[in-house]
Amino acid sequence: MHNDNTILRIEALNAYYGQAHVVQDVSMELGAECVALLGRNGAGKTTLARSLLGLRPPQMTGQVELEGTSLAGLKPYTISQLGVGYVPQGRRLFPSLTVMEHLQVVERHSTTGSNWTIDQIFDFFPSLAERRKALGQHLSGGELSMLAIARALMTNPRCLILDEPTEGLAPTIVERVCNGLTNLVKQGIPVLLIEQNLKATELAANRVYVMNVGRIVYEAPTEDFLKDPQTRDQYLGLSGIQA
Ligand SMILES: Nc1ncnc2c1ncn2[C@@H]1O[C@H](COP(=O)(O)OP(=O)(O)OP(=O)(O)O)[C@@H](O)[C@H]1O
Repeated sequence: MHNDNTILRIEALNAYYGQAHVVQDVSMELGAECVALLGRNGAGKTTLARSLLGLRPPQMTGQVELEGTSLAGLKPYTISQLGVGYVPQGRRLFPSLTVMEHLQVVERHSTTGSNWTIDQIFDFFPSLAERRKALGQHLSGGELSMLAIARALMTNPRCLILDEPTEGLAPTIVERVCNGLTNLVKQGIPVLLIEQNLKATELAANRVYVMNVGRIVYEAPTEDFLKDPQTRDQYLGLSGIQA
């Protein structure tokens, strides 16, 4: 499928840990939208994300392009500079830095310059503004998630890949994070959302891919996926995904 609005294109991607063929012939496209990548634990979602980002990639074949520029073989730093933003699973923030300090560190290290000022970040996430002096260790799960997204935005991404940003969050907070993602898409930053949370998928994603044992086995608009309990049961299972 060729789509002129494609920002991130993945073609025939394979990734291996030694003999284990963990990502198998995956092709995906991300346009001006939020796309969810769903799948059971161990399906290969994180490995796929890490492969896109050049993060200690296992052996890899295939093509990844950001707006027509090939990312294959480039170092994570270069891929990030070219505009692929990443929010890893677990959020990876510093317990002893304040919200403000987290943002200032990224601002100082930015070589590309950011379209986002810290004030704009605070406008975008008002709840972070209220907590600007709070230490990482005192933030709630939702605040940590928003701060992790905010840090990624400060690197000026052309698109954003998030690995389970709603993990462990209460439903009202999931809603708030998803509203943030929807607003990002409106501002022209497409989102690839790796998820286990069905509610987040319903709230944020325009389209859904399902990964099973390394392969993409299903692709559909979110509204069709939500009407398809058979796919949900077959590939995600009742225990494999949060309703
Ligand atoms: N460093 C590694 N070395 C060897 N095998 C690994 C390594 N990391 C992951 N794997 C294996 O690769 C497979 C895919 O793991 P991956 O973490 O990509 O799945 P996932 O879909 O992201 O699952 P989760 O939601 O639990 O993070 C699993 O079978 C896992 O055991």
